[in-house]
Amino acid sequence: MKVVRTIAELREALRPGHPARACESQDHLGQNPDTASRIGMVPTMGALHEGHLSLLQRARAENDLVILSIFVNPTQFSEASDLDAYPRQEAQDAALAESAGVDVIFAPSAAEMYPAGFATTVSVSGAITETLEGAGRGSSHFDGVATVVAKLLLAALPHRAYFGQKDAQQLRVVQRMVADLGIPTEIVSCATSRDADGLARSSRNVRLSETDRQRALVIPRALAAVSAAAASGETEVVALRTLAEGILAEGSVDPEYLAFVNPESFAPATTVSGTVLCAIAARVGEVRLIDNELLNPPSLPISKEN
Ligand SMILES: Nc1ncnc2c1ncn2[C@@H]1O[C@H](COP(=O)(O)OP(=O)(O)OP(=O)(O)O)[C@@H](O)[C@H]1O
Ligand SMILES: CC(C)(CO)[C@@H](O)C(=O)[O-]
Ligand code: BAL
Repeated sequence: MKVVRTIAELREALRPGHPARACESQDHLGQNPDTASRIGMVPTMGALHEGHLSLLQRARAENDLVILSIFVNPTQFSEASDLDAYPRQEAQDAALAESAGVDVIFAPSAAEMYPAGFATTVSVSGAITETLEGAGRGSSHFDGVATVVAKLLLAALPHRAYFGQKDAQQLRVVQRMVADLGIPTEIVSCATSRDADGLARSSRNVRLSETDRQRALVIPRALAAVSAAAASGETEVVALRTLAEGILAEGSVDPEYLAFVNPESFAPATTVSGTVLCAIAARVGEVRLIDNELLNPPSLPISKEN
């Protein structure tokens, strides 16, 4: 496994014939290895956990070469305290990445990603960036995400990039941005990985006290109850909201938002007749957590592309 810190080094490592590509099958499918090899990328902010590993496993299974990017992107944080407190553990991440079969870690500095004079912002407009996380974390949050993901994808030009459904709105913003800019990368949506008790895995979970972690369990419980009620035929958003609010109150968790939205446009859903995304953000102690569930999911997986 190679660790590179600049875009130039990353491109060098991706060049056919480079030792980082020695792992690739030489003639699978009987094709020229240079054209047959597939590159999968998993963009992260590090502090790797089982959720990230599930993305890496999928990338490993579906590609010849796997790139993990680790960059705590300052431009997507609206609170300095959140950025400062974000866990950073590169040595541990490198060991986990190696055991997950990562070929290349791209871990740039902020100066590499945003050199002096940097003046370009990729901005996705509409409800998908203005609502929920866009409202809660400030309008620049998704500009920061879209800009850095565009830079990461353009640096590596992977065939596929893997994103978690836990950050459903981010996934949608990335899908929109890639489609609009014509970036030739398939965006792969990966199911939310959960601890045995249901809590969605998140780098921020390490900051929860044991008591707060127990309180946070009302979030997946509320989502599971809403999902079950919708599956049983409840279509009224008001009734589903009341159900979820009651369960959240049991953990004294006051949601920043509890939203029912169209999973494509993120426009508010007035009724749960088809597939609707129920999304929750809540502060538990000092930590802001998000989670979501697709209600009445389609029987076939949602298309990975637009
Ligand atoms: N529990 C999870 N299941 C599936 N994917 C996940 C999970 N947690 C994170 N991911 C995905 O991993 C990628 C990197 O996420 P990131 O590094 O921000 O970790 P994180 O755990 O989401 O951190 P935090 O929630 O504290 O921001 C994103 O695509 C994210 O959706
Ligand atoms: C996609 C991402 C790596 C962009 O900084 C980040 O938002 C994340 O880790 O989810
Ligand atoms: N996990 C999504 C990125 C963020 O929290 O900033």
